[in-house]
Amino acid sequence: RDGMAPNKRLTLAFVQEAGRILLGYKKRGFGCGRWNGFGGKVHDGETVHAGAVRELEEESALIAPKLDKVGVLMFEFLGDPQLMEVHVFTTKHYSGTPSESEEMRPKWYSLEEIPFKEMWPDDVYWFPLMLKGKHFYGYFTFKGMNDIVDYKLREVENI
Ligand SMILES: CSc1nc2ncnc(N)c2[nH]1
Repeated sequence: RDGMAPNKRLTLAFVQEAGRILLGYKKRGFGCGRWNGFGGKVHDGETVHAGAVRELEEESALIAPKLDKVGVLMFEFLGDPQLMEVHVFTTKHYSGTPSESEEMRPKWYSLEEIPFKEMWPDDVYWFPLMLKGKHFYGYFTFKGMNDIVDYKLREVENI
């Protein structure tokens, strides 16, 4: 990647409960048409954790202050000098009812029926680690929005 633009810091949060996980269908913008985690940009002066809690509430109406950090994923898109640095969180503790927002339509999926074909192609690599409660670091190189041309993924003791 040429040019050393600062990484774009983003959050990605997942809510799980007995045997199922909440995903959001992205209705517009980046990642439109895919089931995603909930998240977005970290604001200046905000911690990554606070940004994750805020974005989850904005996109799903769920309140989950006790998000656990489970991973960091770096995304390089060939031709784009800005790396995306995505901080992944999960929780089983939340309040509220999942509600559709302008950005996202929330839906519970059983862990056996996660719609990987309608998600970002990197998810199938790291979801199993997240679902097993492991911590991970990943680096995915994309060509366009659908092709992973290179990746690294490893479990880490603490993230
Ligand atoms: C840019 S690559 C990417 N993978 C993702 N997986 C799940 N939710 C997202 N928002 C994701 N973005």
